Amino acid sequence: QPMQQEVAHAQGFLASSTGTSTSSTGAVQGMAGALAVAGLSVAAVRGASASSRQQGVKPRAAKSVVACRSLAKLKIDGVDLKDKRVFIRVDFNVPQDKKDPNIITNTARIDTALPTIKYALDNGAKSVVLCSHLGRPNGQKDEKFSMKPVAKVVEEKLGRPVKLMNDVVGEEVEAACADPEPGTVILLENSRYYVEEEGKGKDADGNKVKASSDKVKEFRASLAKKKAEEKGVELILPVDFVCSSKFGDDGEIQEGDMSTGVPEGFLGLDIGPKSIEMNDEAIKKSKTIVWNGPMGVFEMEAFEKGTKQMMETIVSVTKDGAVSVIGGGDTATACKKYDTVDKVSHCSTGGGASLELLEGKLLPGVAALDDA
Ligand SMILES: Nc1ncnc2c1ncn2[C@@H]1O[C@H](COP(=O)(O)OP(=O)(O)O)[C@@H](O)[C@H]1O
Ligand SMILES: O=C(OP(=O)(O)O)[C@H](O)COP(=O)(O)O
Repeated sequence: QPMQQEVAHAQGFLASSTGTSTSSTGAVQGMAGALAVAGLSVAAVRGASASSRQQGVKPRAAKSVVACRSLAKLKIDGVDLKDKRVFIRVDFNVPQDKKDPNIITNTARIDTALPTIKYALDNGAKSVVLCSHLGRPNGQKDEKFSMKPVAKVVEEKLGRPVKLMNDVVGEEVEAACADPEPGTVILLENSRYYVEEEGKGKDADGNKVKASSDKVKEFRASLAKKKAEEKGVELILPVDFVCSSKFGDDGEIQEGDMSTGVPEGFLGLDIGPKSIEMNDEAIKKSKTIVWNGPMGVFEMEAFEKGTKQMMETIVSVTKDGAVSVIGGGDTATACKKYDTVDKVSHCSTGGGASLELLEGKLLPGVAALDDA
């Protein structure tokens, strides 16, 4: 349901600004002629091409419209909840402090799910069972990725007890969920304790397949400039880096560029000044910006420049009329850190999946919902 709300947001965004600006088709089609800026992390800024700009693009009947229309889904207020046990697949994949996973650094994803949970309880649901993934425990039960800190926050914010299960499936969970006291709220453990959750490559033993270095090389080659140019995409990759001997604030710091690479024994933890300049230039000539993924480890002061500067530039172009959508658990947390949630057009709870939504891909979690 939170996803539905988010989808509604996305729909709102895609269909918004009519009258004065972007049409739903324009925004989607604009992505085809996009400008991509990548950081050291899995990051991309996309500024849409002229077709999606804020200058009154006429609505067009295009295949991207179909993708938008299919987002008209049945909402919780269209369902009779009386005495039902309601299962809600929430997005509690919240960012956690790098040193202490018990600290949730941004509760926005929990906050946006609360109205749905409350609605169910206020409208006669017998019980509510919540389920989410958290981080990437690679299909293993790992205490570091437990939903425990999430349960605590949900409990506080909901103002009623939340019963945390110690598993996702199994007899004990089934028994607890079968016929609980009226008004019970149950939170299942991390669904990614099971490799089946991710639905990605698995080996013969059911373990998640990790990328091999050959595959990474193949992927880099697939990003070749020529290919991007053929699709009308300008691809900007970092050309210099801030490197550290340690994944922490107190390591030795060295700079690296394309001639040196990341020095042996060091980690590339932020983009360097030249890359920042290139990003700035790209952002300034874009009128629609979709940003998902910080430029570096912005949580640590020594590696925040790339992200901080990008945020400042995006806020500045937004002030001048550009449309900016920032998403991803950590990128939204950067918005919180720099107090810019209200200074961009939309700070979304959606992450990687919302980029796929904009691409027009079919999202299994959305496709499974009943149409309105
Ligand atoms: N070069 C890097 N090395 C290690 N961690 C990084 C690096 N760059 C960014 N990160 C971390 O990755 C997280 C961003 O993850 P990502 O999935 O790209 O963003 P989002 O959650 O917004 O989708 C941040 O917590 C950031 O500190
Ligand atoms: O969009 C998501 O999170 P994100 O905020 O990290 O981009 C999804 O929860 C995907 O998580 P994953 O990137 O661990 O598969």
